[in-house]
Amino acid sequence: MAAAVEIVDLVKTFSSSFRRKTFRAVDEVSLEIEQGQVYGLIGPNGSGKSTTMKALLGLQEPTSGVCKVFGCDSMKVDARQFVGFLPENPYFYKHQTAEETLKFYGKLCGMRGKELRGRIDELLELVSLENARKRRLGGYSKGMLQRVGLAQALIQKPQLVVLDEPTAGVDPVGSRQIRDLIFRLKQQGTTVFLCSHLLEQVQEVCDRVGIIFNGKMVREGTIEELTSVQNRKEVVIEGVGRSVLDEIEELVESKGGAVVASGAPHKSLENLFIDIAKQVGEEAR
Ligand SMILES: Nc1ncnc2c1ncn2[C@@H]1O[C@H](COP(=O)(O)OP(=O)(O)OP(=O)(O)O)[C@@H](O)[C@H]1O
Repeated sequence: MAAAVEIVDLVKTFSSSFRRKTFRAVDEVSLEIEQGQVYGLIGPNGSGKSTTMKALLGLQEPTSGVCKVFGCDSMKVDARQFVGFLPENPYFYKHQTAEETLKFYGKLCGMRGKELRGRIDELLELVSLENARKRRLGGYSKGMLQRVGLAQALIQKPQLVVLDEPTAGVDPVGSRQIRDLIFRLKQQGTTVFLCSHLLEQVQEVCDRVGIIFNGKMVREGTIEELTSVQNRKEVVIEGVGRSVLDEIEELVESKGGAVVASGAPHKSLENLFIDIAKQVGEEAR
């Protein structure tokens, strides 16, 4: 079974107007996303997240390297039939309603009649906009607009959804709704590739994470691999005080308690990110 996403040694250079130099926005990035996984790409502003996504979507031609979607080269039109995309700043016709917007995108994807009407109802329910379906988008909040954007990205039931900052500018409640939507997509078996600055949410929702700085992938792995602190153990105990650390089992049992879990303690993804930012900053000096 082909991976949903395969990016191998992706390089994307842009020419800078300063002395006609070129610079690498993406510098030999490789990553793989298995079908059904939720993958988060995190990194500071300008680190190359959107450029990586655009190359994967065939919107920007790689300078070198290869991007594949379900085994199909991203630069081939065929690759796009499997993919839905929510750009960082989606543009909408503000005079249209949510229903009209989805109809417009559905028709662009070749959908018509009953099939399209059914899909629009399904999506408006999924993004909780049934009650606002007849309202013009000009009157929508940022969170509602992002949800219309998500519905638009899902119109032709893509197997892979690429979300560039799906919660940008959305308040905590709205971003929770978007997080829940991503969970629902995962339950349905859809592969999700997202980038976000909301690290707590990335930690909650993603199976794997890539951390990108200055166009380079500096760390990559499952949340468990990235956040577990090596060479340390923690013990979760019940019914006894925290000071009981040595000979824990006998001691806890002798006090009528029980060891209920043990393993590597974790630092938050946010702390990991900040540690790497400091490290990369020091190396750059
Ligand atoms: N079309 C372009 N022409 C020239 N430079 C570009 C172009 N697109 C992106 N860049 C530059 O490439 C670098 C990476 O940009 P990119 O948008 O991929 O970053 P990002 O990680 O998505 O940032 P953000 O978190 O702010 O969205 C930046 O320095 C940006 O200015």
